[in-house]
Amino acid sequence: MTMASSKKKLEGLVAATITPMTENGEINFSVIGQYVDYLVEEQGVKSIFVNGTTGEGLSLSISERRQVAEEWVTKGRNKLDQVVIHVGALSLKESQELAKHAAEIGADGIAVIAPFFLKPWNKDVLINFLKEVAAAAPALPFYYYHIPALTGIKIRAEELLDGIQDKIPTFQGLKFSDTDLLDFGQCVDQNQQRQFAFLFGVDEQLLSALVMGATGAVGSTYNYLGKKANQMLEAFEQKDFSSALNYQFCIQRFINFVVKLVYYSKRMQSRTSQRERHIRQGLRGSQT
Ligand SMILES: CC(=O)N[C@@H]([C@@H](O)[C@H](O)[C@H](O)CO)[C@@H](O)CC(=O)C(=O)O
Repeated sequence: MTMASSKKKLEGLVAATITPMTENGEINFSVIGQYVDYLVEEQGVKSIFVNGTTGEGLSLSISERRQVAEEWVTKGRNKLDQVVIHVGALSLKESQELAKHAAEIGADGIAVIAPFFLKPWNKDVLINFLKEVAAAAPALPFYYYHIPALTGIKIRAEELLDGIQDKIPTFQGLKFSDTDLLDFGQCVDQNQQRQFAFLFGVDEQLLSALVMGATGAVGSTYNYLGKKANQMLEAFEQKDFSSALNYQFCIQRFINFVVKLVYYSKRMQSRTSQRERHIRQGLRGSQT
């Protein structure tokens, strides 16, 4: 593990990688090398977030998660700036095992979501869980992955961050996948003195988060719209806000298209299954 690389601040675009699969549902390790090259050369994206929501980390077995993490770290060596591994799990032991493994393979950081089945009922319970995971990889920067719509844990990030470094010395930043810009803004505002990374995770609203002080972004669309998003970051940096807005609108148009596609295909699916139910009921009726 290179301590120097793990100490530098995670910034800019971070692609939440898709886990490539074969038609049989096995992990297709053979394309990960090309994937790294594509991100760097075609998208200008040099950091990745592995086994998160986009990577379906929580649907993989522990052994698969370890292998996927290892492959990305190996293939990303000397090409990527940072490889952060999501190691959240319902079982503390599994999460610690993955954290330890991430350190062993030379990852640059780990991130953890809140356990979402038997849920932490307050901030202290959640912090204690995160602390135990972080302690399993004491040399790795630790990021809290806030994604309340999927975990169902509504503890505000701003509240969680209050005093977090006293409990988790390796705490280095927040991956904020929520649309509550009051909460996000207050995370930034209340931690101005600290060198935390504030990584926004709602790609369609990144420009608003940049205004609030986001230092970077983690998301699925940076896999293929990284170039556009980088142009937006550049325009924002140059204070060319009208160009930045044009880039954000362009990204929004794409995401909006996909959102509608998913919505309509779900409606079609539910109609299809309704029809199937009727047919099956009819068949059953005719058999009696
Ligand atoms: C719910 C979800 O998947 N959100 C994505 C976004 O990148 C999202 O796909 C994008 O904003 C489009 O809606 C990321 O926040 C998730 C992410 O970074 C991850 O895969 O860990």
